[in-house]
Amino acid sequence: MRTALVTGITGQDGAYLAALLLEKGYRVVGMARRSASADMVSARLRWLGVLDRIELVDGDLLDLSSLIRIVNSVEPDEVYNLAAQSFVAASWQQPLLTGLATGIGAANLLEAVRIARPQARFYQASSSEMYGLIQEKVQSERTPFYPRSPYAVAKLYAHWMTVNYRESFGLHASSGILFNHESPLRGIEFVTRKVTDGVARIKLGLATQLPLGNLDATRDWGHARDYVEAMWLMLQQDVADDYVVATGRTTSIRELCRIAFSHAGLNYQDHVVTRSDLIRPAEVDVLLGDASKAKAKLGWQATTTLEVMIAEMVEADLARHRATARSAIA
Ligand SMILES: Nc1nc2c(ncn2[C@@H]2O[C@H](COP(=O)(O)OP(=O)(O)O[C@H]3O[C@H](CO)[C@@H](O)[C@H](O)[C@@H]3O)[C@@H](O)[C@H]2O)c(=O)[nH]1
Repeated sequence: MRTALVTGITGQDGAYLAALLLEKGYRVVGMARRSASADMVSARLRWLGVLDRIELVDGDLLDLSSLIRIVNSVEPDEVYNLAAQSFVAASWQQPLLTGLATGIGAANLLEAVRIARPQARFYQASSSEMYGLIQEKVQSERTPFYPRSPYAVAKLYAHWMTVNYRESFGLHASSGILFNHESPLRGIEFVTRKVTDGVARIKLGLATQLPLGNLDATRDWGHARDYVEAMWLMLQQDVADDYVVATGRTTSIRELCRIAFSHAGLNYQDHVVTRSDLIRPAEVDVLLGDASKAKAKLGWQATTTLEVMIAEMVEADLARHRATARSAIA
């Protein structure tokens, strides 16, 4: 039985990756920070029905000695670094914390692996945000980076540290440059989930308006369930490498709103309002990925369309709000 250590296990990607690895027969050990609200933290794992089948260990990417101890005792074959301060907008409010968690945190974990388990295969969650002010219309592994937020700068550091540890120390360290990926487990602060939750609340008469920021930015959105498969495939290769993971289609926030509201029989123009305080200090206007390397080498491609994913998210949010209303009445 192979063992996987997953940081960020309580997040969207951690939950889907745990489900995939369990299905493949792995022992899954998830690292999570200690929290007083442990119930909330494990909600995603419970939603996917995997909470009872994984082991959880307390640890923090900022605490190198805890990482070394965890890697030593878990003896993982594969390490997936999914933990980060991952909300771009918050990174302007907490640039240094973001740098520590998202940047130095990855370096700490690389160090722990190098010291305690150099034979383990390592996955780093890199991000399409690193392309920022895009240098090519379609972004591939060869496109130069131009980060536009403290978050993206931190991710870029972690990305190059991963490449460097591969080249310097021969670690089997791969980096997935993942474009935006969503699901019903997406945090409410991200735009897709904010929109699908807003649609559900408006549909059920719990709200009338949805305030948003820039509607003209476009993103290449895929489904998290598809994307964790690409992470796993990267670690099954003989040679570690970096891969873009994307759908190859880009859609504006405005069009996303149209799709989500019309799924519930609503017109987004009647409900969406723009608010200047939700506009970012520097925006990433367009992201569009070329995942042909992942297709050629990993045999991976995105399978869920934006429409299908948004429908799944709206339905999940409708069900969630209906259940909350029922339990309030009971
Ligand atoms: N969150 C949010 N975004 C809004 C809003 N209104 C407009 N947007 C726009 O919607 C776009 C997407 O924002 P997010 O969903 O917050 O995601 P992101 O900034 O693209 O970052 C996500 O994807 C990255 C991969 O490219 C990830 O690395 C990152 O962690 C995160 O998951 C941005 O252009 C943002 O300005 C709003 O009210 N809230």
